[in-house]
Amino acid sequence: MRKQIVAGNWKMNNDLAQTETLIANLKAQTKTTNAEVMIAPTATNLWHAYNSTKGTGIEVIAQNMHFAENGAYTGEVSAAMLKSIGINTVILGHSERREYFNETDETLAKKVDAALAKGMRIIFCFGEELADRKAGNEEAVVGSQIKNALFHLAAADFQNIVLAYEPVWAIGTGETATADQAQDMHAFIRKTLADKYGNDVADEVSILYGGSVKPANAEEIFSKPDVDGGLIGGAALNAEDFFGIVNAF
Ligand SMILES: O=C[C@H](O)COP(=O)(O)O
Repeated sequence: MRKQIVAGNWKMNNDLAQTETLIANLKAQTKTTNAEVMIAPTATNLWHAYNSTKGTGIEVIAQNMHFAENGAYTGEVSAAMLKSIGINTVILGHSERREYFNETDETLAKKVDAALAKGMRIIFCFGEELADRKAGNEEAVVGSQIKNALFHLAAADFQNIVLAYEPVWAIGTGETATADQAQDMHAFIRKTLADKYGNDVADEVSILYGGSVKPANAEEIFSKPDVDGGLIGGAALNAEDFFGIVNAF
């Protein structure tokens, strides 16, 4: 049975005081589904968030990491450093990292390897831009993003990989992919995995949808057979909205 996951990516939002407030508000919410709940605060607040969510069932995860173990990489954080403060899951390949920080399939493959080598779980993000979809190239783009960054892995590595399909045109725009568009792409992603690794692997990998998910549209999106949860941006900054999505399964 695939895991259902709702992960909140706070992006570069919330200082320490705001992090404390949002976590207090999250703790006041009630979960009525089996979905795993994760939050990804900024690096400066990971330690605080980790400590203040202990025992709540909310997993604190990182938004990014470097592929090197340590060394002369000013401003970066390694998998070992994340592990040392109790963080076991990292988001990699978010489109904002690809666009603003020049992350490529090649550097992402190295990050994937570094995270797996430390036993971390990865939420690996990818998705096409609007021009790709208009040209009918969305499957080709998504397929190559997956193959280039992940297809050097062994089948067993996918036990620690969650995929997140985030069409770039739907991120923070208010424009959501329709539930059918999400399902079609998720089915394509699962087939891509099955063609390479077989159905047993493909059927076990959770595939999240991200892009303007809100309480009002989550239920329809999550009702699709190949959608196993969501990676939530804006709506994750409000505890009620976030749990409205968590409880939409
Ligand atoms: O990581 C989250 C995604 O970028 C979605 O962001 P959004 O929910 O604000 O569209």
